[in-house]
Amino acid sequence: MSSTPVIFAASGLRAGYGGPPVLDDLSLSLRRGEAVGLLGLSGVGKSTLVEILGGHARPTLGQVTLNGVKVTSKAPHHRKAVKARLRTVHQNGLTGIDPHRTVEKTLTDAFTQARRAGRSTNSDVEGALLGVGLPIRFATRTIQTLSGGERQRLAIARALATRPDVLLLDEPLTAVDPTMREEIARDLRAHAAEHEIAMLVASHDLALLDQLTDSVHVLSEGRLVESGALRDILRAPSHPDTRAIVEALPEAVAANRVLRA
Ligand SMILES: Nc1ncnc2c1ncn2[C@@H]1O[C@H](COP(=O)(O)OP(=O)(O)OP(=O)(O)O)[C@@H](O)[C@H]1O
Repeated sequence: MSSTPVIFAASGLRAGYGGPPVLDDLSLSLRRGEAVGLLGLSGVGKSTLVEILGGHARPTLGQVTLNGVKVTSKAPHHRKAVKARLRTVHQNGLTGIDPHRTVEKTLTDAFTQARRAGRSTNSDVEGALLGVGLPIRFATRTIQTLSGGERQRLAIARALATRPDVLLLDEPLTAVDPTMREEIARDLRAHAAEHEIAMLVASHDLALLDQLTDSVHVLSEGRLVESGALRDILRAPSHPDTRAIVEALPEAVAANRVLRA
């Protein structure tokens, strides 16, 4: 992986909401096809970081680049490319989408967006749905009729439909039941590996992080304070926040029954 090129980089990020900064001089990078988790106590700034990395919010300082292009660039050709190549699955699923839009239209719009940005896509609505465990009969349903878990799955399908280089996921499967979650995570991981999609997954769900990612960062006090393989970090946490996360684990996880061998 270390010989694979870095395609996504954030450097010197500072951000907040008027009070003390939530992110402070934070830097990170992703190599092509790399899957990284983001762990941290509640309120530490994971969603804030994901929103900034995805270009949905601006940092006070620092910058984020995808293939060397600023994700907040206003140049039309950059915007088009970034929109297709960098996708975010937000914590609340399909925010900002017209609730009367059908599932099929949601996906075909994403395919169109991909083509406009010069990405090759097979425009396969059924395949996109099946990839997240939704049957084809869902194509004619409107967004407002979907359950929370179905919306989350559609949000992932929509993000993948543009053939992104980088996928940012913020608690992507919280509303999906654990059995389905495992299956979707497995398919997502396989899809990302096949298409060399780099992923950053922010989640409190350690089993999900274990399944989806190669390594994790721990965010605390505005910075990444610990990084490495999830199992190593849980076995020997060095930062007080990581120790707090480990101490709060249910016994089954601590006994390594949730993180499977
Ligand atoms: N719009 C906002 N205005 C003011 N403060 C905010 C706003 N959004 C987030 N915050 C604060 O910024 C901090 C970081 O929030 P953020 O949602 O990024 O944390 P998080 O790590 O994703 O939390 P969780 O794990 O609970 O989802 C928190 O203290 C939160 O209260």
